[in-house]
Amino acid sequence: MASCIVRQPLLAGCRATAGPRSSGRRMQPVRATAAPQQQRARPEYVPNRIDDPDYVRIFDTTLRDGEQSPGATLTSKEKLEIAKKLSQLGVDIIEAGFPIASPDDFEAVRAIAMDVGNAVHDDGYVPVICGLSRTREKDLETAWEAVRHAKLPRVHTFIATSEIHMKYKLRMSPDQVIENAVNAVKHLRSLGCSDIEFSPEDAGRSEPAFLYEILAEVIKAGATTLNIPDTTGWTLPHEFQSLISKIKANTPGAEGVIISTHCQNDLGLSTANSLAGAMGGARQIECTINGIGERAGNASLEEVVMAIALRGKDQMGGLWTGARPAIVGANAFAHESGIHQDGMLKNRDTYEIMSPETIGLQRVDAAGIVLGKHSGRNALNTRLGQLGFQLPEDQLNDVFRRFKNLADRKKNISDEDVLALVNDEVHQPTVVWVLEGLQVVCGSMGLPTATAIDSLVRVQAELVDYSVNSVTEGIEALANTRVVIRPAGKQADEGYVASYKGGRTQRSFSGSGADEDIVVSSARAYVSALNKMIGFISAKAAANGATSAAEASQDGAAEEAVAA
Ligand SMILES: CC(=O)SCCNC(=O)CCNC(=O)[C@H](O)C(C)(C)COP(=O)(O)OP(=O)(O)OC[C@H]1O[C@@H](n2cnc3c(N)ncnc32)[C@H](O)[C@@H]1OP(=O)(O)O
Ligand SMILES: CC(C)C(=O)C(=O)O
Ligand SMILES: [Mg+2]
Repeated sequence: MASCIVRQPLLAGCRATAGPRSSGRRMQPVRATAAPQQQRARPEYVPNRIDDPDYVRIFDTTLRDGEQSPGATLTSKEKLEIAKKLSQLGVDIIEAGFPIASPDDFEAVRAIAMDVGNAVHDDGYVPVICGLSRTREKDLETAWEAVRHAKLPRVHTFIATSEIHMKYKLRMSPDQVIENAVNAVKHLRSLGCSDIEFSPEDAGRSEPAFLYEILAEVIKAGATTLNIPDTTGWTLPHEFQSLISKIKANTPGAEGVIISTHCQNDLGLSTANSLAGAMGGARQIECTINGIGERAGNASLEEVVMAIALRGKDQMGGLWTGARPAIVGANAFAHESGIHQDGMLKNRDTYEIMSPETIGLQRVDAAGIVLGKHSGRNALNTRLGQLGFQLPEDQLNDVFRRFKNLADRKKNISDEDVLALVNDEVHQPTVVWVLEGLQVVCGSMGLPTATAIDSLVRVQAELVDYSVNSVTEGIEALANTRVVIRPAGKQADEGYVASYKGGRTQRSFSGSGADEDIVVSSARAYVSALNKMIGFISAKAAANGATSAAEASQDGAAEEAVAA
């Protein structure tokens, strides 16, 4: 993706008036006819103030909202690389992730804060590094811990303010929502965070009077940026512009903070709405590279920046940019983020302003849930229920922890993965077989390793998934292999569960192994998965009074050994 970033290092925030077009460091002509550049220095960074009234901060959320687009999961290493490119581009703020979401996301934000957040450019510019957080204390503390080593750390906290979100998703009264928001901002202040962004989620569908009230309270508590999200992409440009100007006019204290926009693209209006917001007085725009983001995406950084740079003096009305695959795009009705999935499960109107059925589409899973790195317990538990499992809370928490670890490494979590996770939890491995050593002779003749193991342990398994990750770097890198298998041959009928997609899904079992040698790590992973499968089949056989698979497997091997 980094190669998609515009090659010219072209921006450093933008100015909303034309004339000396755009601002800041290393601005290049963007088209052949461009007027000669007159460089204007980037204003000094002060969280709640911009000394140049024309300057619009660019807040890039490719690594947070962008990553929420289904299948877009990035590893911490990839995030760090992209953050370096964003810093080269000169974006003012990098929202690096949602640190409570997973151990790897915490690590990504921390690494970006320590590296990119301390790499000061020759002209003194260094990007602000931001982490997202719910209003819960543990989230806030985790986010602060992740960003605090940056030169300019920021925490972005949010809570929903629309009636539908408060009633169905949060199950909180408006007063409780205000209390949560204020406490969150105060808590961040008490931790030492002085650059605090607050978002009233779903502001586009919230009562304006309630917005003025909650925003005034968070300003008093110490918020420095107020971001106004059009979370479901509902508003039209003139409505969004009017909302921003009314917030500026009616919120006590608004003159002392920065107002920001965050526009989703469900109706293809995210860029137009962001520009309208800037015309209404917003001085920060949240956007992503190529407009990637939750469902149909966000405002595209390239479009926003170039529109402001080229058309800043004009009225900008009628700039309707619909490049994102809104409505018909594959992700338009898919939800990968835990908080969205939780909302969808409680009430579908929380995150969808139209249903796929409206345009003649049908989806298998009523709530459009795609499991991945950003999913939460409620979504996982629902999928487990669809697959026929009801786990007690402690087991669910354990499966969830291992699910997050797996999702940090794997983009799409399939039903087989979920089944393997739950089977690993419910059917603790019996140590039937241990891999003591392995000798591999390469060539086109002879038995491959897995087949050799199968014939030794006398059970048949079918490989469902196989993945290898390099855990460390260099020629002595440790390979971490993960396999998922399911019973085959005589045992193929074992362990079917009803599937919510209709038909049946067979149970699967996972195993992992690490070694410097990829073949050895694969064999270890395979044996570990086999042990779980044999353990499960044995438990079933014991319940039916038959010879356990473990005994059968070991008897088989004994015969094999004698024969040998
Ligand atoms: C509009 C946006 O883009 S918001 C950002 C969305 N992004 C994500 O959700 C990606 C990362 N999310 C995750 O990894 C997980 O959802 C986590 C770790 C944050 C939370 O996981 P879990 O604790 O298992 O909760 P789950 O996701 O199932 O449900 C969300 C819970 O948070 C609550 N919640 C949602 N928003 C907020 C908020 N701003 N402040 C406090 N609580 C909130 C919901 O009401 C729900 O509570 P409940 O479980 O008591 O009903
Ligand atoms: C967290 C908030 C800003 C968000 O992404 C949204 O409301 O779309
Ligand atoms: Mg968003």
